[in-house]
Amino acid sequence: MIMTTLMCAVMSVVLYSVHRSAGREVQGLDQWAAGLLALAPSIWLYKLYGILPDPVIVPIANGVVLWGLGRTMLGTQMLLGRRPSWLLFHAGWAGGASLLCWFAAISSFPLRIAVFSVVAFSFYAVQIVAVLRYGARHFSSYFFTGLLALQALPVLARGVMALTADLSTVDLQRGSALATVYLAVANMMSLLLAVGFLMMAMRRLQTVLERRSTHDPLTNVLNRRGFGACYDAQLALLRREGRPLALMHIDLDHFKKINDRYGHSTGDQVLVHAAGAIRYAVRECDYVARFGGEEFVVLLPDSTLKAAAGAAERIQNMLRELRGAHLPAYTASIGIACQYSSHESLDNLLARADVALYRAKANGRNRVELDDDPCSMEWCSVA
Ligand SMILES: Nc1nc2c(ncn2[C@@H]2O[C@H](COP(=O)(O)OP(=O)(O)OP(=O)(O)O)[C@@H](O)[C@H]2O)c(=O)[nH]1
Repeated sequence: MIMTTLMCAVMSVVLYSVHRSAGREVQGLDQWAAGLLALAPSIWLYKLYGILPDPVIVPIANGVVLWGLGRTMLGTQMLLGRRPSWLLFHAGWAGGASLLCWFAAISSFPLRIAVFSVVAFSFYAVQIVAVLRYGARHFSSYFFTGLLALQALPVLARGVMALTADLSTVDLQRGSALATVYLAVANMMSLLLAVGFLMMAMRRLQTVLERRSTHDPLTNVLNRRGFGACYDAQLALLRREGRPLALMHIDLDHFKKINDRYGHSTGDQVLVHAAGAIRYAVRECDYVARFGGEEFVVLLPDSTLKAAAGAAERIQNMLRELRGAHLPAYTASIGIACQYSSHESLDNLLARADVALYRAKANGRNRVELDDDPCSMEWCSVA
C-alpha cells in the first residue's frame, strides 16, 4: 500500500512537471496529475472501514477513487484533442458516491460493488474507445490501450460476479483468487498506466514539434524547410520516372497597402485566407508552402506549364470567390516554371519562377506569367 501511494504521488509530480514544461501543446497531463494525486491517499481510506459507519466511509472512499479515475479519463480525452466528458465525470463520481451511500445504508454489498464497477469500467472504456479511434497508430497507444483493458477486465468481472456469484469471491478483504488478482493488477497499474499515458504524451509532443519545424504556424501550410523535403522526394521521382515538376511562385499584390490600411491582424487573416484558397484550388498531391511575408510557393508533381497555368487561374478565381465580406479584396500575381531535368536545383527552379513572377508584376499584377526559359520546355532532356 505504501508503495502504491508513493508511486501515484511520484507519477503525479512527474506528470505535473511535464505539463508545466510542455505547455499548451500537450493537453491532459494536469488532469492525470490531479487524478493520481487523489488516488495516492485514497487506498488508506479503506482502512477506515469498520471504524466509521458504512454510509459515511463507503461513499467517501469510493467517491475519491472514482473522482481520481474520472480525472484520468478527462486527461486522456484532452490529450487526444477530444472534448472532455465532464457530464460523465460528475455523474460518475458524484452519482456513484450517492448511490453507494444509499446501498451502504440498506446494507446491499452486491449493489455497492456493482455500482462502483460500472462507473470505474465506463471511465476505462471511454478511454479505450477514444485511444483506438483518435490515438496515433503507434506503440505508445497500443501499450496504453492494452493496460487499460487489463485494468478494466477484472473491474468488470468483479461487478458481474457481485450480482451473480458468492459474495466471498468479490469481497477484497477475504483473499479470494479474484480479490488477489484484482488488488495485484490495481497496484501495478497505478504506475504502469501513468507511464503509458506519459509515453503517449511524449509521442504527441514529438509530433507537434516535428510539425512545427516543417509548417508555417500562421497559415498551417508547409514552410521552406518542409517544402524542401517534399521537393527532394519529388525530384527522386522525376529522376526515376521522368515526370516533370511545375512550380508556382505566388505573391499577393500591394499587400503592404492592406496592412497599412486595415491593420496587421487583417493582413494576417488575408494570408490565412490566401493559403486556404490556394490549398482548395490545387490537387491534394500538390505541395503548398509559405516562403515568408506574402509569398507562397506551390509544387505540382507530374505537371506541365500548361497544366500549372490552369491551376494558377483556378487559384486567382478562388481568391476572389472564397473571400468573405470581412476581408478586403486582394489579388495575386503568379509566375510559373517547369522542371524536366533532374540535374537542376530547387534554387534554380525558384529563380526561373521568380523571373516569371516579376514579369507578372511588371505587366500590371493580378496575372499569370510562364517561364520562357528552355528548361521549362518539354524537349529539355531528363538526365
Ligand atoms: N500581416 C502580415 N504582414 C506581413 C507578414 N510578413 C510580411 N508582411 C508584410 O508584407 C508586406 C510586403 O510588402 P512588399 O514586399 O512591399 O510587397 P507588396 O506591398 O505586396 O507589393 P507588390 O509585391 O509589389 O505587389 C510588408 O509590409 C510586410 O510587413 C505577416 O506575417 N503578416
